[in-house]
Amino acid sequence: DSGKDDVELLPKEVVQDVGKDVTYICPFLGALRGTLTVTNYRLLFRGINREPGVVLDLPLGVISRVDKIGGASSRGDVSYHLFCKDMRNLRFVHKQPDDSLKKSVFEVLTKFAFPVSNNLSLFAFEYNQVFPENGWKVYDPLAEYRRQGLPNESWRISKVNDHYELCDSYPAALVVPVTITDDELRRVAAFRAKGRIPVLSWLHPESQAAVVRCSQPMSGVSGKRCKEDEKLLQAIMDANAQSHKIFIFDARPSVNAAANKMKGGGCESEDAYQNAELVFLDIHNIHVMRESLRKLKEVVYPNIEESHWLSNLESTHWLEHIKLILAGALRIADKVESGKTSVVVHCSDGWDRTAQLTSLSLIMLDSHYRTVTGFQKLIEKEWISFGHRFQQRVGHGDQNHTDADRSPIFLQFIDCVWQMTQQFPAAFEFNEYFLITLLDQLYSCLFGTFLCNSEQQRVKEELVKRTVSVWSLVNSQLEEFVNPLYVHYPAHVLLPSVSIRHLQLWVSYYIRWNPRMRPQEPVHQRY
Ligand SMILES: CCCC(=O)OC[C@@H](COP(=O)(O)O[C@@H]1[C@H](O)[C@H](OP(=O)(O)O)[C@@H](O)[C@H](O)[C@H]1O)OC(=O)CCC
Repeated sequence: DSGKDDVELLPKEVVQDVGKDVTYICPFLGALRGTLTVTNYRLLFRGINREPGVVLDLPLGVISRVDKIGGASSRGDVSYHLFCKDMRNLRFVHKQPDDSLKKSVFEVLTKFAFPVSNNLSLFAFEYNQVFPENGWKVYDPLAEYRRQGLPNESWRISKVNDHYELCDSYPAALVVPVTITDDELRRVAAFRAKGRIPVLSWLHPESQAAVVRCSQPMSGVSGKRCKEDEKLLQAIMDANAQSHKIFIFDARPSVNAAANKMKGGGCESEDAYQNAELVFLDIHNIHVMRESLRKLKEVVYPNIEESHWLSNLESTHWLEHIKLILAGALRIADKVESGKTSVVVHCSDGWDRTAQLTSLSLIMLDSHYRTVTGFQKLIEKEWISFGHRFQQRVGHGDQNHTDADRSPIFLQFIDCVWQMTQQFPAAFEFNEYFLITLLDQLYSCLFGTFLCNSEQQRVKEELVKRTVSVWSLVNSQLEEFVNPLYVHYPAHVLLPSVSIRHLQLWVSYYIRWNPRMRPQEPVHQRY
């Protein structure tokens, strides 16, 4: 018996195929014969002749690529190489079924691993588990703005994007200075990349200094200007009585900002924005980050070469990128807190590096975002509602693993949060298992939270009605995810050290699939 019946399946999870006599080539234990069970959500492998059996139990959404080797010519052995998004690869060998009419279990696996490429729906649209709490209720934009004391005499909530007609990648609710009309906002939208105009992310409760986000100005090589955009930035500065300056933090290396001019983009010139100071934060683009993670995976899986570990790690530049992102967020937080100065944060499109910088600086500035539900609201606001392209960056259910738009931007953000939990072990209400669970559910396609690319698409797909929120799972078993050391200091601003010697590789995430070094301990894969 395949032993599948001792695994309780999720609601609407259906076994699609069972492959007997499959061999899993475990990189640490060697070849293990067993049974492979494929459902519409996950793959299960049970070793038959080892106690305790090696158990593989992983969501098909984690698989990014399936390579089939052999089969046509060779006698009967076909090997399959599964590359995963969570830093591991799985290798199987399977006898070619003698009657060639029978589809291999791996063909069924491939079909359900890439539902989008096979005209099937993601499992998230089948899964209908009812949880005690409905996670879709966690975030309400107006309630969050009310918590920040908004609207007020300087800031209003505009309806200009109510049906996403101003900017289809922005949320419907936008907070802007009261002195700017919706018509002027429309002109600003024509001047900012993809219509992603400067809008408020967060307001300092005492100083009224603001964190504002947007995309790059479309100034181009000719240095085009837009008087409404200049008026808007001036109004942002005027809304803060404490300061007669604003800082524009451009996340990019200045050479990239210049290169963007060729495609009509660019950055704010200081003669057009008199009271603004422009700072470049040198964070590289999505292509550099994708390549950095690829190199990191090469040096951590399946084996770690002891003799060159530190130089191999350095050559990936992963920690250098983490440092630049954290250092950028720290400069923003310090300018708002100590400088009592309003800041405008942007990059090229304003949905990758900008999301990383605003959310990390808000975690430093506002202890609410360090609580479990506060953190959930932060992700819903700065990542999901502001149009970070989760579908495109992760490639949910899509077999095109070479897509150049994929990139580990959200993983980098969670890694930066983890770095701060290490430096401030009592400052966060949630624990490391919470962060790892979030990353696992980013790939699993079990929940609707990380699907689609924008609020407009999520509304169109009716995710709230048709899928379960990941926060339903989290908030129904909080005891698993809370940090026992947590102490709530409401006014505590975190200023992490960002020197590389204080940053660490997040070993329990990036190197969790390697065996404990002690051979006698059985290898229990958690999934
Ligand atoms: C010669 C023609 C010029 C040209 O191609 O402009 C295009 C730029 C692309 O701009 P970059 O900023 O280098 O790269 C962009 C950013 O990573 C952006 O994320 P974010 O939201 O963080 O901004 C992504 O959404 C874009 O898909 C990506 O293209 O490419 C460069 O500037 C590469 C320079 C090394």
